[in-house]
Amino acid sequence: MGATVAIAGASGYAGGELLRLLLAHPELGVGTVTAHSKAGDRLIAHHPQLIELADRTLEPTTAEALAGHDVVILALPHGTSAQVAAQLPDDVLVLDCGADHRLTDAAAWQRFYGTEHAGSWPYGLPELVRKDGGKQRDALPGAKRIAVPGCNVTAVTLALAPGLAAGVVAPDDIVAVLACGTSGAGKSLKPHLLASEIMGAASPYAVGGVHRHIPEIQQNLQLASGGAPVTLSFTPTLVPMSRGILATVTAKLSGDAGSVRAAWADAYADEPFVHLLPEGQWPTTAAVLGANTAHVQVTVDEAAGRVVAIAAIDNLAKGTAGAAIQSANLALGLPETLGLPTTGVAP
Ligand SMILES: NC(=O)C1=CN([C@@H]2O[C@H](COP(=O)(O)OP(=O)(O)OC[C@H]3O[C@@H](n4cnc5c(N)ncnc54)[C@H](OP(=O)(O)O)[C@@H]3O)[C@@H](O)[C@H]2O)C=CC1
Ligand SMILES: CC(=O)N[C@@H](CCC(=O)OP(=O)(O)O)C(=O)O
Repeated sequence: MGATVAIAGASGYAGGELLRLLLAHPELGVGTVTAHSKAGDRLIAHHPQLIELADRTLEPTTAEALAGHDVVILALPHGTSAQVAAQLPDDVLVLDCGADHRLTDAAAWQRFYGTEHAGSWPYGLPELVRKDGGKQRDALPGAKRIAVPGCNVTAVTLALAPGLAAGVVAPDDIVAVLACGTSGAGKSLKPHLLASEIMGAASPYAVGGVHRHIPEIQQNLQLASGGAPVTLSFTPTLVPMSRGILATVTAKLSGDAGSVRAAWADAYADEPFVHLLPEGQWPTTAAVLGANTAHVQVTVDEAAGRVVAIAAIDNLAKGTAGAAIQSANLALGLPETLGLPTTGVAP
């Protein structure tokens, strides 16, 4: 086994998924697992799926408990992860699944999160395509700090970025609507997540330009469009499934409708985890469950003059834990795909 990985926030959903994926990784081993209110409990009491870790106990989340590992992955609430990260040595690879280090614009952070900005780290979405043809993965080899993207952000970004980079869609009128599963909201008790509220209902939330993922999506799409300002309307809807995100993104066609599909095909031709589906086949969340895979499709709505791009991901896999491990592979100089599943578990 190559490197050892400590997981902070191991009792939560992202922590559990990180551990599931690490158990199948040939070069990364599971080190200390920490929690907060559940510290002292057996890990398996909160993650019965992790039978191979049945002997592990959750430790309190302290810098001391996280010391002595090659890699630390923080699956903690916003704010907490920045506090913990600040106590970790510079030579340890730290990946933050929370939002604290994703935004480069401190004013945008202040506006959407209302706290002091902790600063920005290299952003862990390797497939994010730039206008100049480069990709975000170029920033990751050798990095010691990586900000793992928000799950909704990954879905919307992967859906539309190729069109902006190729100039076949305009950046000034982007509309993204998204269906997402309940595990995206974390494991802590919240009244709107009670089974009786969720079952049989689709419930929009953070409507009207207030979702905190808006500046992060804009940051990514602006990179793809070569710096042009991005205008985005974003509306998520909670649907009764535990995992999965389906993002439908539309933008004005700018240029030749005939060159739209090629923009996506070129951007994702060599990507191991992002797949443009055969024409006429649409992404579904079931097809990517448990996999570090994004399925994407694109078409032109000629009558509306708009491009329609759809992406499906598993919020806990490609949306968080898989993304973290993919970026860790790159940072450590391992093959990018090592240990990561690409096949979903549908139906
Ligand atoms: N769920 C998802 O799909 C995604 C999550 N993320 C991000 O990943 C991070 C973890 O999310 P998720 O696993 O869903 O959340 P959960 O609520 O499921 O888990 C949160 C974890 O953080 C611990 N924790 C809570 N408060 C504190 C504290 N004050 N100090 C130390 N540890 C604390 C909890 O410990 P305990 O249980 O012991 O109290 C638990 O282990 C968040 O930043 C989230 O935004 C990012 C993308 C997608
Ligand atoms: C269903 C649900 O509530 N989903 C969450 C996704 C959280 C996420 O992606 O994580 P970060 O908070 O780390 O950005 C939301 O939309 O806020």
